[in-house]
Amino acid sequence: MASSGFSWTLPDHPKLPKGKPVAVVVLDGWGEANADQYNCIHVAQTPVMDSLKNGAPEKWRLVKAHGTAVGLPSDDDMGNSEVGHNALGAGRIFAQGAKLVDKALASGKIYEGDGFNYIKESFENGTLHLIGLLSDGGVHSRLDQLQLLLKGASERGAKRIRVHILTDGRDVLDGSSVGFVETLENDLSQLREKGIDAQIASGGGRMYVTMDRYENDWGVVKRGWDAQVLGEAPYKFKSALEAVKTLRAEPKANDQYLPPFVIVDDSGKAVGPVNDGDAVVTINFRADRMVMLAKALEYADFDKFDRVRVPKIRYAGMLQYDGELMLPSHYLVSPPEIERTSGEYLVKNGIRTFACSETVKFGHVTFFWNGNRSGYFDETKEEYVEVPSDSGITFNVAPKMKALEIAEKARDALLSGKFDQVRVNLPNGDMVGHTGDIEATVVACKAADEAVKIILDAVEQVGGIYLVTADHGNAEDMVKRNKAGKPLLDKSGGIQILTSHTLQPVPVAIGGPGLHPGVKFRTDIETPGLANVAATVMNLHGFEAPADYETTLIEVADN
Ligand SMILES: O=C(O)[C@H](O)COP(=O)(O)O
Ligand SMILES: [Mn+2]
Ligand SMILES: [Mn+2]
Repeated sequence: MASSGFSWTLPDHPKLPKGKPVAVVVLDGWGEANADQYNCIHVAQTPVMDSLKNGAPEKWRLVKAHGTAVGLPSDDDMGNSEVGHNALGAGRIFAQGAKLVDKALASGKIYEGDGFNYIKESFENGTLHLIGLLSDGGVHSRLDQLQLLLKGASERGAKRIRVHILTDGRDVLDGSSVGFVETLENDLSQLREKGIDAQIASGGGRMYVTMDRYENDWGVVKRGWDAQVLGEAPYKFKSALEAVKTLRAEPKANDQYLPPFVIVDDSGKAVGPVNDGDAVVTINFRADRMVMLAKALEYADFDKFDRVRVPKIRYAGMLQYDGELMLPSHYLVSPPEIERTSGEYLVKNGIRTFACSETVKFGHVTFFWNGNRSGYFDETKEEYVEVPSDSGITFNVAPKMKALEIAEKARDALLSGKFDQVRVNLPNGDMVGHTGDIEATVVACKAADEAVKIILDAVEQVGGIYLVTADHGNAEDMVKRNKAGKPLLDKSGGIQILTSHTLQPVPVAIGGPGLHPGVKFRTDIETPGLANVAATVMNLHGFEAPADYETTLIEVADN
């Protein structure tokens, strides 16, 4: 912040001491919901989380983790890791990518910016390729935004358009890919009626093609590159609808894991490889699962896989995905400017920080927590540790994931005396919840609870403080419900499994021997959300939060 008189120095909290180690535990995908058989947290044995809830009513509460409370367009939007960790770390609510893209499309400003003008240069002689997640999940992308962009780009001179789809089934129901492809095909045929050569060119399931994250498995991105850029894939079809329907019929195939395919013409030639002179837009607004492809598309020096052919293209992201790396350098909509995060303040006020998760959530407690910024603020005071995730598996086959290892790293960091804040993300409830496997999700929740125990025991040993929370719901509700809350059945009478996040609130629990005995949750904040946690954590470290942060959740009684 450039305004005069600005200082990074945080005022001392009038009542709370400094010097107590604080453990901040984020249970990914751990919401609060009615107790029934589809609530895996309820079904699982979770004695530690239960004791936090039932043991100290003034030190356990719920906060909002979805919708406008985390900067999403409406309260119908479920929470997600990006917006959840942004809010937890930044202590304020920023209009998020989904909302910023909506606004830029509605006002038409998206077409006036540098990013669009840059790709537009290719419209005369080249093809416009749009690559991204095809669903209305609103977590990484949204179908209606793609539809508007298709319309807007074609009205502004794009003559040849190729869409490279990634089917979802993770932020939306499995099987919904068919309907989304039909909708898109319909839009593209309307464009064709107007003389625009517009087609779907390739596709694949998001978890198997393109949308890996935090460099867990570059093979995923390579499969996408081969189909999208080179026009090569193991499956070839005349239409995307046929592709999705046929590939879904394979045993065990689902939307998340469809194999890569390309669409071919009558002579068997791929209809949409990327060539010199083309423009490419990655239509996802969320960063984590687009950064790897962005690197492959943008970097001249790239050694993560053999790209075989590197076309000279104009590439823009829907947003800039990494502000520190300035990646990509061209983008259609400016990302939220999340500055002065709690992590940066605390490090600048001497708080030595340790952050840890396994690969699939590592960037959540670092990159997202720090306002979509990679790297350290001060490497002399911070240590970020990544426990390697399993790769190439769906997490229902190993639902304990690396919870134990993460907890042990956190324990060791606390016991070492080298850190003032030890922050972790425990991925189990979320990553296994997304598989839709209820039994495995129960095992996952138990494992996460056991990990919390290890960390809280260490907090006990060092006389510290803990704050346990979550970024959004997932494992607490595994079934699609009607408005009355009753499970919805499919045509064959089975329940419709919910693989996505939920709209549920999440718990915040505080405690530990280092917690001042007078600390309790305030009852005067009307609808607190995840953004209230940052000020709370700053207080637990003995500081007042900056004035523009969402207010703290705690007060300190004098006795
Ligand atoms: O990317 C994913 O895995 C899902 O779309 C969202 O899950 P997350 O927000 O918990 O990462
Ligand atoms: Mn999450
Ligand atoms: Mn998730």
